[in-house]
Amino acid sequence: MIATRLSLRDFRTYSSAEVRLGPGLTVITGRNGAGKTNLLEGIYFACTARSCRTSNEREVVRFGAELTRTELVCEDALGRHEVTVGFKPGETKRLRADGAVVENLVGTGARPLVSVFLPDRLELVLGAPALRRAHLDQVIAALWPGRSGTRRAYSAALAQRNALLASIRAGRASRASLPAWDAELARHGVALMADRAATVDNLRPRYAHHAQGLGLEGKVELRYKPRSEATSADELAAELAERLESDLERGFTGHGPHRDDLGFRREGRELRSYGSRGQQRLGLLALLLAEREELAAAHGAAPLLLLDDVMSELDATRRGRLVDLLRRDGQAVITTTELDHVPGGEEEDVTRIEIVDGRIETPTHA
Ligand SMILES: Nc1ncnc2c1ncn2[C@@H]1O[C@H](COP(=O)(O)OP(=O)(O)OP(=O)(O)O)[C@@H](O)[C@H]1O
Repeated sequence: MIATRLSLRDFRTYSSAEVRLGPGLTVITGRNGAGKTNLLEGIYFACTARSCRTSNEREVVRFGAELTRTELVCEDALGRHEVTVGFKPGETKRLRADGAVVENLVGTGARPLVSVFLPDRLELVLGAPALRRAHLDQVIAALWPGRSGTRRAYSAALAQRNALLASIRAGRASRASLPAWDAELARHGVALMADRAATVDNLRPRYAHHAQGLGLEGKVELRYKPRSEATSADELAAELAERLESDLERGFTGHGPHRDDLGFRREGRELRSYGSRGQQRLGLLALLLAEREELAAAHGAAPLLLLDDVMSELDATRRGRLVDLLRRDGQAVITTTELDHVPGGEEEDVTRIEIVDGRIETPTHA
């Protein structure tokens, strides 16, 4: 599935804009503040009806406008598809896929999956484990939509157990009902751990391959770091029971997959603590590329990759390697202040979009 044409109406800086995307690599250039990220966000919003930049979605509506509208035309072996999103803050979004009103755009088959890299996504490597867990669980949901319920079921059981711990502490409940909740939590917990382990196992060789291809030197490893070593629900329930006194002291459950982490290692050390900024960026890119490949294998089509300002902090060799990779397969859109930062960006197979004075000046066909 390829996204071919995007129309934006009152989206961020754009009162009205139309761009054509290439089937391979599209490069968006413009000076700082020109509206490059706005355009990338527009593509994401048109595909998902969500912003990749903010949870306060009213920000995407152009200053002074009441509502925004995006339209995305895509093509696959079955022909032409069209998805539209209408958004007026405070009201339910109006979504259409191939003319039919839909509640969400996931699973409509009318738009590509999207994977996005914004500079603040480096937090995935640098930030708290919760970010990495949430990301891993999103990958699981994208790979196996049927399994996304496991995480929700685990979170619900955890909230119940924590509420019960608080009641026991306050003397309002007895310990008698805890084993039943521990069993429930452990059942969903081992299922969640199994999904996470299987996903990281699948990603690991792809990650190492891409990290090496991008020039992240040395032995690199993507590691699932489960908090528990249990291999069955009974074992996890036993671990929970062992820690009951400290849980009661703290007032919450301190053990289980809600404390898991994902490690990005290079030469046996965490990139988060010992990697340079460029190496951390390469690690994250390798992960996104590995996920894209895994999703392509699972769904038969690679997600559309959106990369914002990814070239800064990469040296010329690594920029070249990244661009080679992006030109080889799948559809990708990248932003940069200078076309010179994209080696090969002048080539015929690369589509170029230039933003000058807030206007999209040179939408070119691939
Ligand atoms: N809802 C909105 N309506 C109008 N303008 C907006 C809106 N939201 C943001 N902007 C403007 O968009 C501009 C920033 O655009 P954008 O982030 O796309 O720049 P950029 O080209 O990616 O820049 P850089 O290279 O510095 O990252 C700012 O001038 C900001 O004021």
